Amino acid sequence: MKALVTGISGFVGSHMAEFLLSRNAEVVGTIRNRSRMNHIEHLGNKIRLVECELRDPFSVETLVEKERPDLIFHLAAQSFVPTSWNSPIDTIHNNVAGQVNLFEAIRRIGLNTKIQIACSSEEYGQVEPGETPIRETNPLRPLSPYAISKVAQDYLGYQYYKSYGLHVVRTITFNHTGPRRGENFVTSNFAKQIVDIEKGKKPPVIYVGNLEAKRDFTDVRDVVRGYWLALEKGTPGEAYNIASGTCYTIAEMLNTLLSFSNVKIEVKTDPARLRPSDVEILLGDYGKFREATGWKPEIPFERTMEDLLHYWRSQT
Ligand SMILES: C[C@H]1O[C@H](OP(=O)(O)OP(=O)(O)OC[C@H]2O[C@@H](n3cnc4c(=O)[nH]c(N)nc43)[C@H](O)[C@@H]2O)[C@@H](O)[C@@H](O)C1=O
Repeated sequence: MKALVTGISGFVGSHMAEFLLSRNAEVVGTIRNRSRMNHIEHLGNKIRLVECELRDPFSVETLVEKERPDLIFHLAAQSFVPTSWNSPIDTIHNNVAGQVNLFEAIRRIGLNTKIQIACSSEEYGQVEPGETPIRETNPLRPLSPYAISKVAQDYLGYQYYKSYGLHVVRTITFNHTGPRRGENFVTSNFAKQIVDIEKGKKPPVIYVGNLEAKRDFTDVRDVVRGYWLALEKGTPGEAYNIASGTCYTIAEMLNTLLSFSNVKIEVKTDPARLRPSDVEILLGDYGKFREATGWKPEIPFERTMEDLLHYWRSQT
């Protein structure tokens, strides 16, 4: 079984590679010439890396023709919401064109590859009272260029299944975190600030944005198991929420991190961290995915937060 992971050097990609190796799959991953390798260095020659620019159709077609994978986990994306306000076209182009190139290559070459696409709970955007926990049937009211790019990826998955019969499974993943989470994202950003304070690298002040937002966090190690199950047992063309079914305010998440540390801190709002519009609440119903695949989250939130702190403590 050959699995291709796009964005293998990223946060989720590196965990996906580890999971696939544990299932004895042959793992090939795409990287770009500017990709940082620190998340996958420990995997050495257990995985094979191919340089591929997903925005370039020729690069993608060459890759797919040569590798002919059985499975594709399409994880490469511009995934940081604030960046999408600074460079909306780049986010939309990167996320949408990359996926179209992948689909077109598979369609033209005529492969039966099963493809998981990484859609996002950001697509739901503005959620009205009474709509939580959110089901896949909820209206999409996206609130950022990033969310728009994910709506496009999601519906392209539907359309390529309907038009050409591509085996695309659309996973709509809610927030996820764990070791190696990029330091821009809130869980890692706060964990790293706490560790910097512990190490005496910065004064005991934590800078924050909107602490009122509510998010549903799943451990990345549970998420990648979900992606595998999505291709093993999911129905092509369908969309499935992957979530924990519980949500916390960002303030509660910060307090959980602090409960694993001895530092005494002051919290200061950094206006640069506030967004033009922020999704107020994301709380997912993963019943459809559980029904289809048997998946449920296994790693408790507290353990994820503790592991994340350990991760930052282990970094120099
Ligand atoms: C499902 C979805 O999940 C992620 O998107 P996100 O929810 O925007 O993730 P985040 O970690 O940047 O923010 C979470 C919340 O936390 C608030 N917040 C407060 N203070 C800070 C702060 O200081 N930094 C950041 N980054 N956020 C802050 C911020 O305003 C927001 O309400 C991505 O994986 C995305 O790819 C994806 O698909």
